[in-house]
Amino acid sequence: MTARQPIAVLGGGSFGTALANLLAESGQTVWLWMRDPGQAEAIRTQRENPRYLKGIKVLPGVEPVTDLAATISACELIFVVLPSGALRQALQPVSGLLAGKMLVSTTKGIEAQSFKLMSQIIEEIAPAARIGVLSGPNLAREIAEHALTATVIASEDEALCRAVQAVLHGRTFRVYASADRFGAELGGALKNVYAIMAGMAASLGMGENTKSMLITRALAEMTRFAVRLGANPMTFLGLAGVGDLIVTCTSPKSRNYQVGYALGQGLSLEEAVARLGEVAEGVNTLRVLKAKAEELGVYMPLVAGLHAILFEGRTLAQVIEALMTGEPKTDVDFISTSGF
Ligand SMILES: NC(=O)C1=CN([C@@H]2O[C@H](COP(=O)(O)OP(=O)(O)OC[C@H]3O[C@@H](n4cnc5c(N)ncnc54)[C@H](O)[C@@H]3O)[C@@H](O)[C@H]2O)C=CC1
Ligand SMILES: O=C(CO)COP(=O)(O)O
Repeated sequence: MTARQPIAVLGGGSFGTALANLLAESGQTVWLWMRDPGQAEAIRTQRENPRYLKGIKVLPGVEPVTDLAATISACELIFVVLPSGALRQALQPVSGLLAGKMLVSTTKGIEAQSFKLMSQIIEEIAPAARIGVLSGPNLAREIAEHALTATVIASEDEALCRAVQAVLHGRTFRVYASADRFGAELGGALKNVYAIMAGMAASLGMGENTKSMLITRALAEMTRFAVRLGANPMTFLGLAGVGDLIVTCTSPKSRNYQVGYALGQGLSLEEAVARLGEVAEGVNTLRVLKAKAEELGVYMPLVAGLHAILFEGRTLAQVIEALMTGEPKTDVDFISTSGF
């Protein structure tokens, strides 16, 4: 990467805008690509993204742009910050320009038909690209407001990890490296589902014991599933695993948590998603995760329970009753209980 080359951020939502600002703060020129020329013009003139990150000044180093092919051609390091439902359709038309580029996905979702994670889709579209994943407890607004934050850049490509650390690591943002791209990315996608449950629990006034049980059993469940897919469970003890699970399950700033909170208040799923007006990846992830867990025979009672409430017409009371009266299981899957 040459010193004067701009860095691309694809996606003008809350996280794209927050990430673009962070890069600009470290002295980089950033091309923030978005599809909507009206939104780009508004950001260019108002220096704010009022729809997605109201009240945050967009720094002078951030240039809103709308020509995707030109952006990719000009940049070697590209952060992909699109919703999971849009990533394939956005990148496919420019696949011919991606060879040799460093593409870092921050998107926390799973493709429905293929069960592919976003970096796996990028790999399919651009087999000659260099690929990484940025994931961790990274609420966009907190990053934009300079809350002390840490994240993980995960890639088998060490030079890519170093390049991302060089441009993002700063006074309020620590960037840790990991070679486990699959584990880091899976953690980021799975935790959204449990954040919906945590939001429901909060709106129903459940106790702190309950919240702690939920988060801990969620970690057990997501790790069990990840191990079945061949992931390294140790990654789930890091920022991209339990770190992200904690922030999304405890913060009212999380959109997935907000969807759960609205459900707990009695709104329908459609009403909850409409009221949010931003992406809540956990809703789609829940659908594909439930199907995959069944296909693989992985025991995921929390996922099954939330699915039953959201898509099978079961009441919360019925699901809680079933969860609490189910046969007791072992605490940590990977510790032998043969002595009992
Ligand atoms: N907001 C956050 O705190 C964080 C978000 N993420 C992940 O980043 C991804 C993006 O999230 P946000 O920026 O928060 O979403 P957002 O809901 O704030 O914004 C989504 C953006 O994508 C654009 N978009 C939608 N469809 C598009 C398409 N077909 N082509 C081009 N642009 C399109 C929208 O116009 C909007 O600018 C998600 O997967 C999310 O899980 C990851 C870490 C933190
Ligand atoms: O991934 C996130 C924090 O790390 C953002 O979570 P939400 O998408 O639920 O807002």
